[in-house]
Amino acid sequence: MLQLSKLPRMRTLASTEDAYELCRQITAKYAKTFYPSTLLMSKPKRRAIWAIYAWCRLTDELVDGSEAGITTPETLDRWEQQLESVFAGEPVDDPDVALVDALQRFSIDIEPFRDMIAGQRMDLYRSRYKTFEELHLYCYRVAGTVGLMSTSVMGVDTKQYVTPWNQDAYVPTQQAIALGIASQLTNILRDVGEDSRRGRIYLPLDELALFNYTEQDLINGVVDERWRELMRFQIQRARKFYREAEKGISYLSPEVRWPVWAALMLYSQILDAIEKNDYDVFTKRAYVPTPRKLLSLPVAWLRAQAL
Ligand SMILES: CC(C)=CCC/C(C)=C/CC/C(C)=C/CC/C(C)=C/[C@@H]1[C@@H](COP(=O)(O)OP(=O)(O)O)[C@]1(C)CC/C=C(\C)CC/C=C(\C)CCC=C(C)C
Ligand SMILES: Nc1ncnc2c1ncn2[C@@H]1O[C@H](COP(=O)(O)OP(=O)(O)OP(=O)(O)O)[C@@H](O)[C@H]1O
Ligand SMILES: [Mn+2]
Repeated sequence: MLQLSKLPRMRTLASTEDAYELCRQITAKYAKTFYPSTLLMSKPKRRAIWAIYAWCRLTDELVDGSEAGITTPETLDRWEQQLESVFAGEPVDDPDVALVDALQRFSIDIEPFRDMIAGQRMDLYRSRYKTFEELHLYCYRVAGTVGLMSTSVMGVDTKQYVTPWNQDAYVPTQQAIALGIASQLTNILRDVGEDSRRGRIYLPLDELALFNYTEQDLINGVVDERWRELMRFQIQRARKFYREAEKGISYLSPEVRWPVWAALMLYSQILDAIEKNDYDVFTKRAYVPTPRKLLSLPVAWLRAQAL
């Protein structure tokens, strides 16, 4: 019996160097906040983060990008098989070559990658979330997982033990997940208008009801006191997750604390921008102006030293 998978490849894959360069380019193009942060890391770590970013970006593009219309559950099944192959040391596409190399250098678990695909699957079949519990699961899957993947590359401070009698380093897993969730909630609040035009509402419906604000109001882009109160509530919750994340940074290896503080500060300031826009996320896109971003870097550095 002829096994297709045993046939020699029709195409040669990129070299490891070229594959990392491709992942760097993907990160530089899409991640206006994360890319500068990664430049503050050592070479092996930043290259591994680029490989992970490129994989996450490609996964997200399957359901969110320009070709999302042709994505079916089977597309994601194949993507998951490709993931298994990468973790078995067999790259399929050029960016996989970098990920395979990164997996050999760092101890990275496959589970968060599978969970992220499960999160993208949710986007295929659902466009509403009834409760925050449901939204929380979605946020863990598409973004909390990024925290887990990144932490295994960035590493922890080996001098901080779990307890004085247990010499294993403390791993700030919950705090890493919290940063992913905080960022995803921020992303959702910034993109409410854009998402509703695509037929998607991520804000929990029971919370809309709590503030007497209807789905139809949201679709019509109504900004009134009901909406502002609802947004204040959502922003407050996102900030709680940032605060939880902040507590974990000092457990990371010292050289990555600055980049992580930078990423946290830059992303969380989108919430401040939403407030400055008086909660109009329908006709305005909240963003952090470049001078503010630049000013955040030395502040992040100070926090990385002091906290
Ligand atoms: C150094 C650093 C910050 C590394 C993380 C870089 C990385 C691998 C990011 C992957 C992002 C990605 C493409 C995920 C796919 C799903 C998705 C789109 C999630 C949203 C990201 C925003 O991406 P983007 O802005 O490009 O999307 P839009 O164009 O706006 O649609 C998310 C909001 C998730 C982002 C996740 C994080 C910020 C988690 C980072 C967590 C850590 C680095 C752990 C830190 C550890 C502790 C203890 C706090
Ligand atoms: N300094 C700026 N001046 C003008 N527009 C900006 C600026 N920063 C961001 N924007 C607008 O906001 C959009 C998203 O910006 P950015 O990529 O920084 O956010 P993000 O996608 O959430 O971050 P990241 O990709 O790092 O996760 C940009 O495409 C642009 O339209
Ligand atoms: Mn982006």
